[in-house]
Amino acid sequence: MSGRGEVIASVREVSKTYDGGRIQVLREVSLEVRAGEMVALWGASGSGKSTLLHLLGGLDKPDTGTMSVCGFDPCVEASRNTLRRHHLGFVFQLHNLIPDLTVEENIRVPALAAGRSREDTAARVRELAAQVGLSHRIGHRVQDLSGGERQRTAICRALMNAPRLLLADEPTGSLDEQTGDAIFALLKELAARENVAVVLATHERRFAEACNRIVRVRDGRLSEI
Ligand SMILES: Nc1ncnc2c1ncn2[C@@H]1O[C@H](COP(=O)(O)OP(=O)(O)OP(=O)(O)O)[C@@H](O)[C@H]1O
Repeated sequence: MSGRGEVIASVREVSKTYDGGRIQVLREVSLEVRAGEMVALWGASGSGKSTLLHLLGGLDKPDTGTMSVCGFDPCVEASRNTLRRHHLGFVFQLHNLIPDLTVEENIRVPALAAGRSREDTAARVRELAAQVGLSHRIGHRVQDLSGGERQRTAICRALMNAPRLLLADEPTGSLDEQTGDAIFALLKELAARENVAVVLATHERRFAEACNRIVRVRDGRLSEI
């Protein structure tokens, strides 16, 4: 179990361009994220927030610089697979759930990918669903749920394998203000309860201010505010 204060993710002098170098998104940025903290990446549309999350999650590679996430290098394929299966959770704006599977089945997907059985995971699935107020919907198909219920399901799925780092990309972006506030509060509460570090991309100041740290993303640079 990781104690508070341990470095969970470190990014050193990372640069990222697209389109053969024509679009420079990140310029030698560095960042450390510690256990249990919730860090907001706050910046305008197109500033590079998603790009940084994708690099941390091994969904894309930097041009230069180094990274360590939960002791693994996300740029190395074998490490990346271990990281994704066991140590990372993702919540995206458009939740990427499987619509014709039930809430329960969607929450269980990462556990099955990590080689665990249905029996082994049943209690955890129920516990997570209860924590987000979805016990009564657990057998319903995701396609029949509201946007807020879908995002609650996505949060449970992201936490299923008890990750050490949760990457959240505008997790409230597709929701109305009231539902967005409720989902953000839930994410914060669960992350604290499970001692998961969170890196959350947002362009909304009020969500950034509710995190432990705000890292501004602008002109390819990061600055702590
Ligand atoms: N695969 C890609 N190919 C080319 N350009 C890209 C690619 N991905 C992102 N970009 C560009 O990189 C820049 C940063 O994009 P990114 O998605 O990281 O920004 P963001 O801060 O997350 O924006 P938003 O808040 O709108 O999601 C943008 O100009 C975007 O168009």
